[in-house]
Parts: sequence; structure tokens; C-alpha cells
Amino acid sequence: MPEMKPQKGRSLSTPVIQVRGLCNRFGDHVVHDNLDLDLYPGEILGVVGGSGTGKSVLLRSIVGLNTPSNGHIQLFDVDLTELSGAERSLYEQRFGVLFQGGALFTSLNLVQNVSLPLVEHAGLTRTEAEELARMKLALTGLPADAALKYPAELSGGMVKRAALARALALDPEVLFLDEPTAGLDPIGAAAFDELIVTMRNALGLTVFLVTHDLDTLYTTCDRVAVLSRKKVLVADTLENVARTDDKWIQEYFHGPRGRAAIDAHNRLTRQEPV
Ligand SMILES: Nc1ncnc2c1ncn2[C@@H]1O[C@H](COP(=O)(O)OP(=O)(O)OP(=O)(O)O)[C@@H](O)[C@H]1O
Repeated sequence: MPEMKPQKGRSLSTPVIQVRGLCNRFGDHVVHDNLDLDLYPGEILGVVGGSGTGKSVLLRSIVGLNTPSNGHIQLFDVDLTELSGAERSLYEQRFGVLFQGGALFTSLNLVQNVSLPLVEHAGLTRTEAEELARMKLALTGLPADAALKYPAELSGGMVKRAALARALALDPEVLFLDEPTAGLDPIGAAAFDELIVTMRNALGLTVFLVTHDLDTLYTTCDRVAVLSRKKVLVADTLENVARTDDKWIQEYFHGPRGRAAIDAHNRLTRQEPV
């Protein structure tokens, strides 16, 4: 399990985000029905579930990109669902989001992509923003010469790093990652997992991580929440979740891929030769 560094001055028992009674429906299709979830300071919470169980809709509801049909989303002592659009967008600047695929602007180079939120929301001049953007790109491990490259000129792993730099541009407290290792080769995925833990430890971030990747769960997450039957079925340590008596959970954690991920994790933590 990764080393956990809670934020100073905040109790581990006070959630950063509390989701209560969340309902999401699109027409007749009910995705969430009275869903509850807590996200604690300094933790990396992995959010898993079968395809279509509403992991991305949950993420989008918390960060304000989807208006829930019902329910409350509390950021510390503020109920985000009761704020006006303008008030809410101020609080949303405390979130950084890495979308599936990176969602960088293809017509902008990396430094311009990362500068954009700094000019728009932090009121920096273009020169100041670009200087800071170069620092954020370096923080995610990108070489200095990548700054002037366009997304199409980069590997998948480099695009993810650049997208992470943009998500970190405004020094968020909470980082949301939607399938961060999707599309990466195993070596790139393992390096990105390590980067997530390093960023959390170095910056004191709280991380909400949607993933299908069992290796990511084992190497990065402090707790895991499983979405099933329109709710959070269980949110606990990986060991406890894997013991939960549920068909999907048992197949996911104890099927061939689950066993391979556990074996790989055990070898790594025991530092046995592969
Ligand atoms: N804007 C929308 N309009 C209509 N239906 C939507 C909308 N957004 C999501 N859905 C539906 O909500 C359900 C949950 O979608 P979501 O993308 O959250 O699933 P997921 O758990 O992230 O799936 P996956 O693991 O396959 O990415 C899906 O059936 C999807 O089609």
C-alpha cells in the first residue's frame, strides 16, 4: 500500500468530499439511485465497477460537468449542489481533472495547453503563465524540449503526463483521474501509477481515480469503492473489498487477471526476483 500523507491540520475522519443520496438518470435510464460516497483527505480512492455502472458520471457530477437529478455533494462544509453556477465554478478550481484521452487542445503546444487555465483563472500574464506551465510539465517528468511540441507529436504516456500537468496547473486540492492508464503499455502504465503516488505524496493531494486497471489499484490506492446496482456497494481497503461476497467483485479480483495482479503486487512488495 502506498505511503499515505494526510493534509496537515485536517482530521482524517473529516471527508474532503461527501456525496449523499446522489441520483442520476438520463430519460428512463437510472444510473445512480441514492448513492453515498466519502473521499478522505490525502487518500487515493480507486473507483471501480462494470462497464456502464456510472463511474464517469459520478466523477462528472462531483466536478460539476453533470447536473445530478437529486442529492448533495459537499466539499468540506460547502454544499456544491446549492451554489449558483458562478459560485460553484470558484470551488471547482480546487479540483484538477485528468480526462480519459487527456483532452488536450490539439492546436496548442504543451506549454500553451497548461498555460490556458493559469491565464483564464489565475489572472497571470501569458509570460508568467508559460513560465509556471514549464515548471508543471517538468514536475510530471516531461523533458524540457517537450514544452513546444503538439499533442499529436507525443506518445500516449507523454500526453497523459501533459494532461496531468494541466490538471495540476491551479494547484488543486483534489485530483480526479478518469482511466489514467487506459491505452498505455504496461511499462508506461506502471510509470504513470508511480507518478500518481509521487504527486499525492509531494503535493498532499486527495485523489479520486476511476480505473479498470487492477495493477493501478494494487500499486496506488488506499481504498477502493465498487459501483454496482446504482450505488457504492462497498468502499474499503483493497483486502476487505476483495473479500466481499459479491459475484462481480469475486470475478474481478479473483479471476485470472485479478490473480495475476495480486501475484505481481506480492512479488514487488516482497522484492522477490521475477
Ligand atoms: N449525457 C448522457 N446522456 C445519456 N446517457 C448517458 C450520458 N452520460 C452517461 N450516460 C449513460 O450512463 C451510463 C453510465 O455511464 P458512465 O460513462 O458513467 O459509465 P462507466 O462506469 O464510466 O463505464 P465505462 O467503464 O465503460 O467507462 C451509461 O449507460 C451511459 O450510456
